[in-house]
Amino acid sequence: MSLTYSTERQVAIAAVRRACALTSSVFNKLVRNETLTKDDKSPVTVGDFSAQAVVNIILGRTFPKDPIVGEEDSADLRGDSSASLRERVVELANEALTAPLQTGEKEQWGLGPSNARTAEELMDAVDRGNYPGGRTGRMWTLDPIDGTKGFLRGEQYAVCLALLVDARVQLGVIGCPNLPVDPANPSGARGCIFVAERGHGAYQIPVSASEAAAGAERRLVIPSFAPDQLSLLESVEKAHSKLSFNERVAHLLGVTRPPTRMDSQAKYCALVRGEGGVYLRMPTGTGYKEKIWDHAPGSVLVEEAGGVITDSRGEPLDFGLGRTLGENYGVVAAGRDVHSRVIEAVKRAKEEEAKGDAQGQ
Ligand SMILES: Nc1ncnc2c1ncn2[C@@H]1O[C@H](COP(=O)(O)O)[C@@H](OP(=O)(O)O)[C@H]1O
Ligand SMILES: [Mg+2]
Ligand SMILES: [Mg+2]
Ligand SMILES: [Mg+2]
Repeated sequence: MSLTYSTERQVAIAAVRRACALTSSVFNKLVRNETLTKDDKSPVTVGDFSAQAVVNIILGRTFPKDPIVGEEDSADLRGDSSASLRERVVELANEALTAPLQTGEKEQWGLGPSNARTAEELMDAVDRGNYPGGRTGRMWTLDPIDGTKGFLRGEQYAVCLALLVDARVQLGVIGCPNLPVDPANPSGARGCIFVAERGHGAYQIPVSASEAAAGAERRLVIPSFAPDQLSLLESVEKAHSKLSFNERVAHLLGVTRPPTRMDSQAKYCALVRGEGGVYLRMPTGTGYKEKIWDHAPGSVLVEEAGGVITDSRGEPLDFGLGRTLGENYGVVAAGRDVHSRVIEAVKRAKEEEAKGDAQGQ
């Protein structure tokens, strides 16, 4: 297989893998004052900051000219009052960067025991994620911990990285440390990485580098679903998606199974390996704009697994408008056959809702 983005793919997988090891280890040690509340009231932890520093450092070494659109910035880590938080981030990031080279990693990637960075270098690395995005050129987008609320609950979360070229996602890598390797065995081993390169398919690979080198990758294709086999994949957080609307759509689609609620882009990963059949995210009506890092890696994964992803009106997701998806309204992802039925059901559900509202007045 001749890959167009072979180096990008290897480096992105290594970066996500090291960030997954970091976040898994930090979870067990997290203490109360290591979580902050951002201006938008959402949580951020030392895990988010240090994972962003690690991924940005790794990308910066091999692709120094590539800008990065990352979720976090270092403002809350700088200054005297944040000294203990900052020290913790430095400790965690350096632990991840200086771990011995793993199978497949290269000396020139700047990893391994002699590669510790200073606090200043790490803060600057976090801030390399401040690129505003846009329509042209190469750029990466990073969500160091997607589903921070799931992470804090000990449930699903994901380390998500994508490469965009002229606003088109070319490569997506999603690490899910808490996702069961085999969906048929939910209490079995956990931790997997999902990789999709445009034109080259979607794969699940082991989270461990040595197991991955042993060749345990699995090609993923979304299967066909009969209506009675479908279940909606949706957010756990009510503030992120209008779940009452999802219920209406499920009813119109003839879905009888209860929804599967899961945090983060792990939902896209579940979808591409044949779980649920529909990803549905409807805006709650607060004017929130979806962020590109919350959907870019998932979108290429879905498309490479033979699926379709659009907003809830059937419009393509536009990754070229900056850090957000702009006017895109919600997200629908599914296999080709199911997707068009979902868009139709969303339309009917909107009409029903409007009628209900009018009658209620
Ligand atoms: N009002 C809102 N509507 C939709 N998404 C929101 C939202 N507020 C926050 N989010 C996003 O929802 C993401 C989690 O997705 P999900 O609901 O599928 O688990 C969060 O990612 P982070 O956890 O990285 O901040 C955050 O970016
Ligand atoms: Mg966040
Ligand atoms: Mg996110
Ligand atoms: Mg995040």
